[in-house]
Amino acid sequence: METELKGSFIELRKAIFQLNSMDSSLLFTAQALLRWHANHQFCSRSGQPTKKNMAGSKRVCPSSKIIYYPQMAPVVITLVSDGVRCLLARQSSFPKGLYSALAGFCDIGESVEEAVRREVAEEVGLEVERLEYSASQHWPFPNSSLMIACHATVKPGQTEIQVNLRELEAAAWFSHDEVATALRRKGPYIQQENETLPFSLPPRLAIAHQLIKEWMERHACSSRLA
Ligand SMILES: NC(=O)c1ccc[n+]([C@@H]2O[C@H](COP(=O)([O-])OP(=O)(O)OC[C@H]3O[C@@H](n4cnc5c(N)ncnc54)[C@H](O)[C@@H]3O)[C@@H](O)[C@H]2O)c1
Repeated sequence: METELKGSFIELRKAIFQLNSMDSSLLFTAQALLRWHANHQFCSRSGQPTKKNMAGSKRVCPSSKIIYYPQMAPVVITLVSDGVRCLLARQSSFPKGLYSALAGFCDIGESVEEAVRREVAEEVGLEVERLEYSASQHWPFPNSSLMIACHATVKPGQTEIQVNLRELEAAAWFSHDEVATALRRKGPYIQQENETLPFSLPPRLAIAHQLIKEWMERHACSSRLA
């Protein structure tokens, strides 16, 4: 297994040098594939070792003939808005001061829309009125996830947050100005004297960052039209 992984790493390094740029999505894909191969060395039916095909896109059990393909777990990530503010939350495992959009794994049998409504209700006790798909992203954590990003709005007047403390450490509504200040900030967060709430946003490569920027641009457009 070690030789196989080493070979894959060398192939990956060559590919990156040929590309001439550190493309994060390529790195994410490579990392996810290497981890998947490392975790699928044996057939779950026969217990025999599985074999990787030349392209590294699947593994086959020579005994049971079962073909194993790499899998991804769908995760919904939602930026909730009340029309004026957006809702951001943090888990205790996040770096100090970091707030992000709400995320959660889709359950078996659930549609994306159902998963968004359930996650928002479970994590902050709010009812989604309208939701809109934005974009998606492959994310290598914790194994291999397909992040499905959406914007959601809650019913007007129904904005009282009930933080589920088993899932989140905190959640709050943030104004356009507060988010703009956090987006302008470069590097790690340093609390200012007049700031009561330590607040920073996910890095640029995370789809959460893209959702927040998109919400800001839409908000700026609607303010200009008003
Ligand atoms: N790219 C981004 O912008 C971004 C932003 C926020 C979160 N995320 C990712 O979204 C994922 C989900 O976020 P969360 O932690 O809030 O979700 P969550 O609230 O659903 O909780 C995670 C828990 O779900 C369980 N779970 C259910 N199905 C699982 C599966 N297929 N694989 C692993 N665990 C599973 C585990 O017990 C795990 O501890 C995380 O991996 C996180 O890295 C990405």
